[in-house]
Amino acid sequence: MKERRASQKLSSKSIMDPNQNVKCKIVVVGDSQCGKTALLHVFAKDCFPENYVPTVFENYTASFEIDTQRIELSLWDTSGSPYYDNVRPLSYPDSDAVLICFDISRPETLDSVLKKGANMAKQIGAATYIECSALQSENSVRDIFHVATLACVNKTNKNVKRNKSQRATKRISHMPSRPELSAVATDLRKDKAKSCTVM
Ligand SMILES: Nc1nc2c(ncn2[C@@H]2O[C@H](COP(=O)(O)OP(=O)(O)OP(=O)(O)O)[C@@H](O)[C@H]2O)c(=O)[nH]1
Repeated sequence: MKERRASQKLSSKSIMDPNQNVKCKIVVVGDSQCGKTALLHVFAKDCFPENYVPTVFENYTASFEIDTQRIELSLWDTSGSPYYDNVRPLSYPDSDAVLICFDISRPETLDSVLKKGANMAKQIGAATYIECSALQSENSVRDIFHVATLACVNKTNKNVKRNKSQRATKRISHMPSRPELSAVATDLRKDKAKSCTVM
C-alpha cells in the first residue's frame, strides 16, 4: 500500500491540536462494479486500475492536511457482492464516514442506494451528495475525500454543533431520482461517467 501525501491544504472551522495525530476511518460501500476500488485507487495510489478485480476487503492509507493539522485517512474498500452481505458490516465499527456509492450509468445501482442507503444516510446524518469520475477526473475524486475528511474532522470536533436530520434532508435532496437517472443514463454511458457518492 502506498501512502498519498496530498499537497492541498484544506480549510476547516474545527479546533484541532497540531500535536495530536488525527486519524479518520472512511468506509466505501455500494453495489458490485460501481467503481469503489477505482475511486480509492485513484485517490490513494494515483492511478486508475487497469483491470477489474472483485474486492473482498482491502485497505488503503492516505493523508490530508487541514490547516496545519495532518489527518491520516484509513480507507476501507468493501465488496459489493451480495455473497459478502454478512461480512461487509465487519468494516463498519469505528468508521468516521461512509461513502455510499452507485454507478451513475447503471440506474439499478441507485436502486440499492435508495433501498438501503438513503434511509441509512438520513439516520446517520449524511453530509452531502457528490458525483465524480475516477476515470476522467482525479480532481473530482480528490473533492470526494476533501469533503469526507472535513466531515470526519467536524464530526469529531465537539465544538461543532449541527442538526443531523436537517442537514441530511437538505443536502441529499440533490441526489437524482431514479426516473431522472434512467433518462440520462444512456448519455452518461457515452461520456464514461461513473461513480457517485452519497456520504
Ligand atoms: N468509465 C468508467 N469506468 C469506471 C470508473 N470507475 C470504475 N470503472 C470501471 O468499473 C468497473 C468496476 O470498478 P471497481 O472499482 O472495481 O468496482 P467496485 O465497486 O470496487 O466492484 P466490487 O469489487 O465488485 O465491489 C471496472 O471495470 C472499472 O474499470 C469510472 O469512473 N469511469
